[in-house]
Parts: sequence; structure tokens; C-alpha cells
Amino acid sequence: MSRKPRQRAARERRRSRNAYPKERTSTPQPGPLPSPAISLKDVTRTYGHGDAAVHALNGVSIDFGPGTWTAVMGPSGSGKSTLLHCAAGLERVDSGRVLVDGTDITHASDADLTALRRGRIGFVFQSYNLLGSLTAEENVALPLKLARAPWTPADVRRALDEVGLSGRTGHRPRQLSGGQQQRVAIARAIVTRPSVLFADEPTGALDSTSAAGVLDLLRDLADRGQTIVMVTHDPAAAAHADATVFLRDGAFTGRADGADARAIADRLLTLEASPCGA
Ligand SMILES: Nc1ncnc2c1ncn2[C@@H]1O[C@H](COP(=O)(O)OP(=O)(O)OP(=O)(O)O)[C@@H](O)[C@H]1O
Repeated sequence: MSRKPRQRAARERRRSRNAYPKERTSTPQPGPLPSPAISLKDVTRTYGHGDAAVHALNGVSIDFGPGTWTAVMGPSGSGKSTLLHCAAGLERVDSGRVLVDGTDITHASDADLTALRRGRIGFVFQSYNLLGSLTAEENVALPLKLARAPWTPADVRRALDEVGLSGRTGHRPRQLSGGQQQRVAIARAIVTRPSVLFADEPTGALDSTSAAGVLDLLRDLADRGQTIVMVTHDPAAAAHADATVFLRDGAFTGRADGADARAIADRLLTLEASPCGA
């Protein structure tokens, strides 16, 4: 299927299954909603003190439904990365609560947070963060070794196969294109079968063709039930997700389900144009 009809079909699927409608008065849902994969409840995070204090998150409450792909957008400095880091247990919140699969991690010990990040959270960065001296296969095996859970080389091959790189297992990062390196990074992030895959600008360093390939891959993962939370500045990338949530000045300002790139861009422009605190 070519990309446009594929995106249209995906949008229709998303519309019909989105479990967390926040702005629509939708028809009654059959049965109870599944528990969110990630839940932020009235979360605050401030950097610095006194006059220099920056309220990066200012009472944010958002649920990310299991098996949904959500894009997080907002003007520069609106708190997107801070939200991602707090939701992934990379940073602690000042107040409020963070739940992963219903488990409250707000006051988890450092050891428990490390175990959570190794076993239940996957992270993909704009800059891939692969180890240059290791092959694709060795990079993907790393989180399995760190998690100290039982694993086999077949687990690694399966993850590389899922991202379409079964023919590149022995290549080192410098022997791969940017898009292929990001695919290795995604394989590394999903090899532990995490509850949530966080992606911080996963297409930010890629040309448009490679970016489209990575977004199609994320779509496939979401369609197979992977929860994904992705920060992006690109409305076209956000349009691939099931929903987009918008932040401004550290606050949640709204959500769009199944919106196309034009509608997302318009909403972002409105946010950027309105005066601070409005
Ligand atoms: N470690 C830090 N120390 C001090 N201030 C910080 C720190 N991290 C983030 N901030 C501030 O918190 C606010 C939110 O930052 P954050 O990186 O979450 O925003 P963002 O929406 O991801 O921005 P961008 O789109 O530019 O990447 C910004 O004003 C930023 O300067």
C-alpha cells in the first residue's frame, strides 16, 4: 500500500479504537477502559530556586493508554522532554504521582527505578546512542545483559528482524545509514519487550525518506500493541500517532485524536502565537 492510503487507513483504525478520548463526546465504550500504561497525576517538576526557578511541569495529568501511540508537542521549553523523563523514571517529580502499568513509581528506590528502566521501559533518542565499537547484534543484546533476565540470541535476531535489519546483524554503526542506525536503536529498545517505548525526536536527525521508514516501523509496532510516547517538533511525524497531546508553559493544554499534519500544525501555531500564561 502506498504511504497516503496507508496513513488514511491507520487514521481510521486509530479513530475506531482510541481508548482515551478527552475532548470528544463519544458513543459509550463497551466495558471498562483498560488501565493506562503510563499515568501522570498532577505532576510538577521545577528546576532551580527562587527567582531563577523554572516550572518545567506545572500540575500535568495525562494517561497514555496501552497499545496507543501518543505524540507530545508544544513550543520549545514547554516541558516535553521533562515529561518524557519523569514518565520514564529517568527524573523524579517534585509532587504528584507517576504510575507505570498501575505501579506507583513516584517514590521508588533508585535500584527499583533502574530495574524498571532496564526491564519495562524502552528509550529511543534522536542521536541513536549506539556503541560504535559493537555490532548491531551486540548493541541490541546489551539491555538483555544488563537486565540479567534469561535470554537467547534468538531474542536479539527477532528484534532485528522486526525492524527489518536481519541482514545487518554484524554491521557496526558507522557501516549503517542514519535510518538503519535508528532501527538498531529501536530494536535495542524493544528487545526487552517493554511496557512503554519512549522516543525523543526519533526522526529529528533523519532525511525525509529515512524518517518515513522509521515512522512506518513505529506504526507497525503500535499496531502490534506496543505503547509508544514520542516527543516531536514535526506535525507530519505526530500525524502518524494515534493522538497528539499539547503542552505549553509546563501545562497540558489539550489533545487531538487522529488529527492530520495540517490540523496539528495549526494547533501548534496557535499555542506558539498566544501570549505566555494565556
Ligand atoms: N536540568 C535543567 N536545569 C534547569 N532548567 C532546565 C533543565 N532541564 C530543563 N530545564 C528548563 O525546563 C523547561 C522545560 O524544558 P524541556 O527540555 O522539558 O522543554 P522542551 O519542551 O522539551 O523543549 P525543546 O522543545 O526546546 O527541547 C525549559 O525552560 C528548560 O530550560
